[in-house]
Amino acid sequence: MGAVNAPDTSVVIVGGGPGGYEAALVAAHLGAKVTVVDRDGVGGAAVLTDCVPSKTLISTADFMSQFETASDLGVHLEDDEGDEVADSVAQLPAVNKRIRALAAAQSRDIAGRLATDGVTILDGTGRLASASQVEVAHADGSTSTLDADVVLLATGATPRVMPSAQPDGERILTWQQIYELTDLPEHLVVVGSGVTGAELAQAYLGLGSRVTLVSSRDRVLPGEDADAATVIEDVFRKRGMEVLGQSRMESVTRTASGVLVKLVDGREVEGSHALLAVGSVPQTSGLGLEEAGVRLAESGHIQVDRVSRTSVRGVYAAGDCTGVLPLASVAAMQGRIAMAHALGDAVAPLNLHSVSANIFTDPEIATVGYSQKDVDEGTVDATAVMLPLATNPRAKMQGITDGFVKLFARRGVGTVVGGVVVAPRASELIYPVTLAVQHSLTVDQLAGTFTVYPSLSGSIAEAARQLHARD
Ligand SMILES: Cc1cc2nc3c(=O)[nH]c(=O)nc-3n(C[C@H](O)[C@H](O)[C@H](O)COP(=O)(O)OP(=O)(O)OC[C@H]3O[C@@H](n4cnc5c(N)ncnc54)[C@H](O)[C@@H]3O)c2cc1C
Ligand SMILES: NC(=O)c1ccc[n+]([C@@H]2O[C@H](COP(=O)([O-])OP(=O)(O)OC[C@H]3O[C@@H](n4cnc5c(N)ncnc54)[C@H](O)[C@@H]3O)[C@@H](O)[C@H]2O)c1
Repeated sequence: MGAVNAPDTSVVIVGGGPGGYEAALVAAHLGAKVTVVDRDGVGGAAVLTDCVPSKTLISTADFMSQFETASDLGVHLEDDEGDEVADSVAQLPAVNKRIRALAAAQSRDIAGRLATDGVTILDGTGRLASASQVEVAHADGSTSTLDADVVLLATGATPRVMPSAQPDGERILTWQQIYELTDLPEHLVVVGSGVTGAELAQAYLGLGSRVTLVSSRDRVLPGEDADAATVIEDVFRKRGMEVLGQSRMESVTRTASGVLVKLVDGREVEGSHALLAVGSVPQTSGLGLEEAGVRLAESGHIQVDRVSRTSVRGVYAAGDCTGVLPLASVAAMQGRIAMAHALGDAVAPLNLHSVSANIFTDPEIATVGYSQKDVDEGTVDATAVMLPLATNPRAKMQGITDGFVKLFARRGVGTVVGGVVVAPRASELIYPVTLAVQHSLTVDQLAGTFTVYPSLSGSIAEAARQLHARD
């Protein structure tokens, strides 16, 4: 890049997750003197306990689930004697060892990149002493104080824990504790059917556990596209998961051989292990924020504007501690925007309507832009087309039966304003839709672009074509 906007500016970043480390790289490129203070390891929860480990686990589960559909494609799995192989088996210690090693390597790679770019990494717990000073408590009990022209708070979030369901790291687990398990849970009760609960419930089902999903709402993935959630819930049930709808957990306790999950309506579910996935809380207490005048929401999240400014001049915040949209990609973007703004580079405010996101279930659910809910509530004046994948020729060849493509286009002008793809590798298929949303392409432009025959992306072009016909 080579631009030196801020040669004498010192930037202190508290938290080394995607919000923090991406910001550090931008600030260093703009010429600032940058220090990242992190307590648990560069990469943050995203790399060490949340995003990276869960997606790595899901890669193994996905691989195994391919064996289940092998017979549909004419493949018979036999041992040396010609007997049918009953099942593939996950060796959990090996799976978890790979996951921990991969996360540690990713953390090291990021630390290496930061060091190469001249960023100082300081192990310790940071706290805002004033708007221009960060106090760091080190593991050996010593403290140091860093002067800062600009402070970025990127301290992330941590699993929500209820007094009546205390994790013990053995049988009652948060999603951050599962990678130490040495035996596959015989019967895992997953509490909470948000994205974390849904992804991990299906991962363990794929690995071979019996799984019961305790969902407090009418359907799983309550915050997501309703059509997509219905497909996923059907798939969960078809593959043998027990989904308990409208079931709020009251408590989780240990029994002699496992766990007992009591529901608010009096029902009880016994299992060998329980996984708690009931949301997160921001890590903002004890940071000296109130004293420094940094305004917090009632939820404890740091209030920020679209260029990541807090209520205190010179103090910015990014990522899960702000509660804007808890995604690694959004945390990183908020961090980059903060530094560009603070250090006088060109900056475009955060635009949540072009964020693409993916739920790594099987099939995956990828979304971008305005949602069906936005369309139904009139937030955007758009029409929708939904095409089931079952009629797509490539899907037929690959044995894909569940999934769809849905596009939303602004009425009259036909610009693409959002989309949903439910398919294997939907995370890759959503990209053309994201490009269309980001650059305000029309359905005609999307429909007029060649797709490979046969391909799943053919359904995206076909949906765009049908939206033209409707206008
Ligand atoms: C199970 C799971 C799976 C997910 N999968 C995805 C996914 O596939 N894709 C996606 O985009 N998002 C995913 N997310 C969301 C993503 O992990 C978060 O949005 C992301 O971690 C937020 O980054 P962050 O920088 O705000 O915080 P974090 O990644 O939480 O990093 C914050 C860092 O700050 C440190 N810290 C906290 N307080 C202090 C302090 N006082 N001093 C020093 N250091 C401190 C922490 O130790 C941590 O290292 C997932 C979340 C979960 C729970
Ligand atoms: N693939 C990804 O990108 C990915 C993966 C995981 C998480 N995330 C991010 O993290 C965010 C949070 O997701 P999450 O699933 O961790 O939390 P969440 O808050 O979205 O879901 C928690 C769920 O637990 C339920 N719940 C709460 N108390 C309960 C109880 N007592 N009994 C039963 N159910 C209860 C809630 O109703 C809610 O549906 C997501 O919105 C997403 O932005 C992203």
